[in-house]
Amino acid sequence: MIKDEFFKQVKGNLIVSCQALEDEPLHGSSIMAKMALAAEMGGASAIRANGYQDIKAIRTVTNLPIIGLVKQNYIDSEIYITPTKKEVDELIQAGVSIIALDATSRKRPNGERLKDLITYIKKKQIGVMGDVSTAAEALKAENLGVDCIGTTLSGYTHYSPQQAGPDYKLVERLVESVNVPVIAEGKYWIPEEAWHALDLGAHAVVVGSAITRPQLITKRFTDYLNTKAGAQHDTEVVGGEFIKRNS
Ligand SMILES: CC(=O)N[C@H](C=O)[C@@H](O)[C@H](O)[C@H](O)COP(=O)(O)O
Repeated sequence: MIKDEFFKQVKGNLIVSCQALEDEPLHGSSIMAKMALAAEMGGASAIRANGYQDIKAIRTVTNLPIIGLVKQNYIDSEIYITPTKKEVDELIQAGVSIIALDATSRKRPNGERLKDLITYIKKKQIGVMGDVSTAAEALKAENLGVDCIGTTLSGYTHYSPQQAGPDYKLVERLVESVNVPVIAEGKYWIPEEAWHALDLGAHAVVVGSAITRPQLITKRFTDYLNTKAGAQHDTEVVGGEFIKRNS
């Protein structure tokens, strides 16, 4: 799908990120394909997916547009979302509508430059999503020619706000300051949060873990129940009511 059509299709909608790395229980391209199919059945407008194998498998079950990335670690850099031309070539081979890549200001591996990667992708008529952690990075990425900005990396660089939930402030600032679509992504767990980002002006919202990482979904339940149970153990029932011990 060409990028103009992509942005039309996802506007005001949900994009589901279907990713499971090797150390995750759902790792495997056939499982990610089923996740993508489930996302489509649930009304997702696009899929965000990691790696050649997963993308190829997802393509066999759905025609939804795909934002592709390749997670790869390099020893000389903290950047791991589509860090170099090698991963970009993998995504071009896989066939995606948009390539997502780290557009933070951190040092890139192999001495490669963000500008060159963006130019290279755009020459292939593929859209570029710049994943950032701050407004300054977004402005820089926009100047270098990305087609949209993702708030994906807020909370994942040491200099961005370390918070449990979505970075709405960043969404708000980007909507005011950049002229390309802003895609809200990262730490969205409930529909109301996704709506809030759209209400602030985000073009679309990407949700991953809350839909496709059952080990993390389970943990939210168990953490909550354990906290509640801990609180209850501090109480005793007197006259049919819970009261705090030693109070
Ligand atoms: C920081 C990083 O590596 N984010 C990755 C980017 O593709 C994925 O692991 C996330 O699942 C995705 O960004 C969606 O976010 P959340 O799972 O919080 O809804």
